[in-house]
Amino acid sequence: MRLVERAASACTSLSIADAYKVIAIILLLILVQRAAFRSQPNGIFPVWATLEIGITQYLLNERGWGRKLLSGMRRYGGSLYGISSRHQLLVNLTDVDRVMAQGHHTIDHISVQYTLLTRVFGAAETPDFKQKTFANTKELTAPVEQLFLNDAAATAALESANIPREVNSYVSFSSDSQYLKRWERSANVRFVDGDHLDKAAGVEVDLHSLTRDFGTCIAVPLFYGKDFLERCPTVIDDLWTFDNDFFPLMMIGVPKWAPFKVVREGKAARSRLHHELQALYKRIAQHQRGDAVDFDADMSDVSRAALGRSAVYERANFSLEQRGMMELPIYWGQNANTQPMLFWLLVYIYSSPGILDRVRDEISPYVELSSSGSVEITNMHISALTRNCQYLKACLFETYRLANDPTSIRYVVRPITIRDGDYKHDLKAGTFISAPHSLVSSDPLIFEEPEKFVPDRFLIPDATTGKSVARYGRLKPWGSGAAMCKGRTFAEKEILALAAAIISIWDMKPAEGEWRLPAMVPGTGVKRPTKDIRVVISRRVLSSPGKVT
Ligand code: HEM
Repeated sequence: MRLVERAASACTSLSIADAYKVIAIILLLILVQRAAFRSQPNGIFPVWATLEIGITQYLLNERGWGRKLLSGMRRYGGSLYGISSRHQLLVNLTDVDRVMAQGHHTIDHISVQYTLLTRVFGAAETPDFKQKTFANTKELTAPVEQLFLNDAAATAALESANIPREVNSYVSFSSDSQYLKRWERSANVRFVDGDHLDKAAGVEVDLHSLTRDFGTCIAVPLFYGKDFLERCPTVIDDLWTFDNDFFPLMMIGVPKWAPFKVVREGKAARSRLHHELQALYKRIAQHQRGDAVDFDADMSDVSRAALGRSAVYERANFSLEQRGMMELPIYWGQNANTQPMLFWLLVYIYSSPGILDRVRDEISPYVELSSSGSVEITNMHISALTRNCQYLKACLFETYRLANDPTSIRYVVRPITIRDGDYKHDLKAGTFISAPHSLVSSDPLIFEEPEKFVPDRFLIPDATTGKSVARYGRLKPWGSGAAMCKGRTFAEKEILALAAAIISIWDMKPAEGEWRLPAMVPGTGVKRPTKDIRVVISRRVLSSPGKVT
């Protein structure tokens, strides 16, 4: 009751609707608080803390009574929000990187990974699995870092994907569904003849589905080899069925037996993914041992990252079933944020006045085009493109700011002290801390008119050359500290390279006549559109020989 009284003072001068909202939120927070006091500190991130992050972000973003309400109910002051000693949110804490940078003996991320593995990714909880996960996570992450964090390795991987050839059939213009490209199959493709589109033939598609699956088809073989996608016809659809609705429900603790279609289908998709990843790692292990490989599958292009992970699985005696379960977060992590981010970047570039031409101009030295007939890419310089195209990068940073919702969550293993201006907070072992970084992204004191797409805000003159360079500033799309995203170098290059390739040879118009951007579903990571956008895609045409319009 004390909480209700303290919060009541924040509720004066509210509309009736707001008053009901306040009461609902207070009740939810009380439940959270009760659950917090009941649960034991066991290193498992509590379900109610996920809800607390969501509620806190929502109320702080409202910037009105919500902020007062939370301030009235919280346990500490300064940058710390949270009503229990079990979980505290670090909101716009200046020192957040320093807090997150502490070694894993002080603040740990593996407990959080383990919670997600078992709660969301469906790993069966056994003492053996827990012990192996905690003992081997670092070794299993190292091969991922070697491919996805290393600039040269990430560039080489993307060069091997032959993006110029693949992007040529981003839409294939096939009217026969059996000849559609794999990424077109979920995009609800409709052929539009030239008369309907200023004489240029086009294809009407669901842009989010098309782009998401295009990116996945490019990225997955670079990690797991071409055979994996070819052999497993359901792994892309299953990834999105698992990700879209089922993932957030599992995050907030909906039981997996709940009698909802979305839960049933999500669970079935997750099981098929476990099965396919398990079978893949069986084939990889056979290949590494020099044994006959199931189906005589071609393992020659499986990445060193997957081979490295397989070697750790073998050494640490993970069962095949456990390998399938351990691999799902990596397969998901490689795609679940990257591909929707590519979609949002394209949407902003094509829909915002003046931006498309400026990007096309900037990327043109690095994406060579055929000079006659149907425009095609003849050569692409991925390394130079991703290094030199600062405006394209600034567009991506602005897309991160608007479409990403990253949160870093850690477990306090040893007592820590957080310095926070005039405050000094002592947090005991067993506390979870989380930093919802996107609160900074929408703060008008940091980013003027935060709802607008303004890439130039990230362009800063370099102190020595004077040239504009894209800088993150206060943005933290990859999280913070030692457990920051392990795929960030690859992800950024993949998005820039694919966006540049698509922009170079394809025109895009909204099917409805004008661009209407869908609302975004918030969550943990890149936001999803509430509905897809129908666009008509047509090939860029030459206005005069050698000149691309
Ligand atoms: C635009 C794309 C991506 C975004 C926005 C993104 C964002 C993030 C964020 C916010 C975290 C949590 C960091 C923290 O706790 O502080 C994370 C963790 C992680 N990401 Fe990404 N990510 C992306 C792409 C990728 C890719 C392509 C991979 C490759 C497999 C990847 C692998 C990982 C891994 C392994 C972790 C866990 C790191 C650890 O706990 O040590 N991510 N990512």
